[in-house]
Parts: sequence; structure tokens; C-alpha cells
Amino acid sequence: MNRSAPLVVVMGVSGSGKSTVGAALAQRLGVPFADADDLHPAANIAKMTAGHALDDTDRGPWLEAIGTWLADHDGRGGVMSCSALKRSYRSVLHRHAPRTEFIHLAGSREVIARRQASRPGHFMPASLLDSQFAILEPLAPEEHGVEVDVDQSVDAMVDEAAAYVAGR
Ligand SMILES: Nc1ncnc2c1ncn2[C@@H]1O[C@H](COP(=O)(O)OP(=O)(O)O)[C@@H](O)[C@H]1O
Ligand SMILES: O=C(O)[C@H](O)[C@@H](O)[C@H](O)[C@H](O)COP(=O)(O)O
Repeated sequence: MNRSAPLVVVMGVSGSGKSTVGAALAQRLGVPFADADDLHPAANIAKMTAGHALDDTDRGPWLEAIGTWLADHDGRGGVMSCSALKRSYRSVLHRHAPRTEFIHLAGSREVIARRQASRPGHFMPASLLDSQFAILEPLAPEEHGVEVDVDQSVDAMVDEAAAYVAGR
């Protein structure tokens, strides 16, 4: 069994609970937490705030910064909340930190839209949710990770994620 500290990316579309569940999971696991929203270049935040979806070029340097954080935390472990919507994005992260595991917070557009809309003071406009679902690629069987249903309490989601990590 691999006893090294967990290195986890909590992924999913905007409003799926990445920040909430990621922070709680990090606390449960006793490892540092970071939110990929804080690693976006200012231009990316400005673009999303203005209602435009990011493209692969916008996400390139951001993914490199997230991968660097993961590689830096390989020894002590960590949890990063990051949309990581496409498999190619997850491949970039995996290249930096090969033992990264992915927890995909997955659910219906209806539930997630409700949560996203009820979240106060966030830069991400609700209008961009469709573009997030449009490019979302769920985890492939050969990727290291698990899907957790968003339609349950935060505690239950963290329980599932922590159980997956413990059993790896
Ligand atoms: N399991 C849950 N049950 C109810 N509300 C939730 C749950 N998970 C997250 N939320 C709420 O939904 C909103 C979006 O969650 P957030 O963590 O900001 O998502 P993301 O980081 O993926 O955009 C927040 O207001 C958060 O408090
Ligand atoms: O790749 C992207 O398009 C963005 O990273 C996006 O997926 C992310 O969701 C935003 O940064 C909004 O932040 P929230 O996910 O916290 O809503």
C-alpha cells in the first residue's frame, strides 16, 4: 500500500462544490489546500467576469502553475480545487505530478446551477455554466480518480472522497 500523503485534485464545473469540498477534504486529510481560482492570471479573471469562457490558450499558463503547485506538494501532500474539465488539462497536471488523484464532483446542471446562482459575490457569471458542461470530459477508466455525486451534503461528499483516498 502506498503510504505517502495524498495528492488530490477536486475537479468539476463551476458551482459543483470544489472550493467547499476541497477545503474540507484537506482539513480531514491534514494536508495543505489551494484553490486554482487564486492561480488564474488577472486577464483570465477579467475575461470570465466579462462573461467570456476561457479557451485552451488562456488555460495553458494557469495549468502549468497548478501543476507546479502539485509537484511542490508531492512530498507533504495537498488538495487542489481546480475545474480540470478536459482530459488534456488533467494530463498536464499528471505530467507535473504523476501520483495526483482526481475527485470529480459530478451532478445535474439543475442542482449545480442552483448552487452557483445562490453563491454570493463570486466573479464567475452563471451564464458561463453551459460552456463548462459543454467541454467537460468525465474521468476515463484509466485515469486515477473517482466520481462523487454533488446531490448530497458536503460531509457526505468529503466522506466519499476520503474513503477513496484511504483505499488507494
Ligand atoms: N453539498 C452541498 N450542499 C449544499 N450546498 C453546497 C454543497 N457544496 C457546495 N455548496 C454551495 O454551493 C456553492 C458553490 O460551491 P463552491 O464550493 O463555490 O463551488 P466551486 O468551487 O466548484 O465553484 C457555494 O455557495 C457552496 O456553499
Ligand atoms: O477553466 C475554467 O474555465 C475556469 O477555471 C473555471 O472552470 C472556473 O470554474 C472558474 O475559475 C470559476 O470559478 P469557480 O469554479 O470557483 O466557479
